[in-house]
Amino acid sequence: MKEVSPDQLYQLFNRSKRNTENVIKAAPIGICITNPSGYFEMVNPAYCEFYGYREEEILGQHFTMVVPEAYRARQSALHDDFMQGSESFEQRQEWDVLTKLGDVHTIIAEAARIEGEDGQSRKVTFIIDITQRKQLEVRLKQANERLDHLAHHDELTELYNRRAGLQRLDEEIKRCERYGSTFSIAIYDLDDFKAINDTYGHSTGDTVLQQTTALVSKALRDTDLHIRLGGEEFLIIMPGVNAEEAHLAMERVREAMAQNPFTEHQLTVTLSSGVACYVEASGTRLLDRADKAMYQAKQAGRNRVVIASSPM
Ligand SMILES: Nc1nc2c(ncn2[C@@H]2O[C@H](COP(=O)(O)OP(=O)(O)OP(=O)(O)O)[C@@H](O)[C@H]2O)c(=O)[nH]1
Repeated sequence: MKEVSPDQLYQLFNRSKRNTENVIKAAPIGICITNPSGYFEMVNPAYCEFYGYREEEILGQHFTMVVPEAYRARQSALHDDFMQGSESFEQRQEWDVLTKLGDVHTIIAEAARIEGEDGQSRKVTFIIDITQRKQLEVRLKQANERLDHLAHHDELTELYNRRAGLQRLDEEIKRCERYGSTFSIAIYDLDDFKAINDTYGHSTGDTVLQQTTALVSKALRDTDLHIRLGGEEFLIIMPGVNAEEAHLAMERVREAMAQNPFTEHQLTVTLSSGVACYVEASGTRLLDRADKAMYQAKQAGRNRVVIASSPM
């Protein structure tokens, strides 16, 4: 084997050290080294660029300069634990950090403990900026929540839509079958609504629908469910309420409607309603009975509430 002189060994060591330093400098991710007390000893250009500091502004400072105030104590304690603990690798963790401009970014940090030239421990931390990914995740979550909302709600009135409403009706029937309780439903439909659209335009018609649902919801109990079945037809589910009580409630709603001036045109808008009480019927049969009663209300001259006859 060829002999290596101390001089050559020294050169080899220096070359290897330079190579390592160059790799760290060129690394596309931020890297820093902190001493046992948490003060920066080395930061690479990617680290400086990410935080917006020059190297000389960071070196010698405590690492909490890039930690938002609220997390500083916790982060310092974690740093101390890591420097004194037995684990030589820190788990990947997500942190919110603070740049020189005061922007909060989210990073993934991973750290390892190494030995410094003085034999003391150092912490080397690698950071990856995931702010954009985080923001995308938040926007995706909001979009999903909106989609979920739209899947169950009507966009114009924000009430439950037909599909969600009929599901609630089935659930209410199951509850009554199980606990022997009761409930009523009311279907209501605006009278001569087509004339409003034809005379004042569709957008006035839309406003009437929005004002109607707000007014009716206000007149109902918190436990009642208000659903837009479609067009100008709505369903109300009233848990624990018998037919007479539901009739009274709908009379109150009918009167409130008839007395309310709608839109800037001060329109009088009335509704006709059919009420049916649950008596071991299917959701469809219950709806049919309420629908027939509403039809009778229309036939009898509109602006009235009719209770459905009991099923045979
Ligand atoms: N502006 C607006 N109009 C709607 C909407 N959905 C349905 N309509 C209108 O509601 C009207 C319903 O008309 P009809 O079914 O003839 O009922 P009506 O005029 O209320 O008459 P009766 O129910 O018999 O008293 C139609 O002109 C539909 O175009 C909506 O979301 N916005």
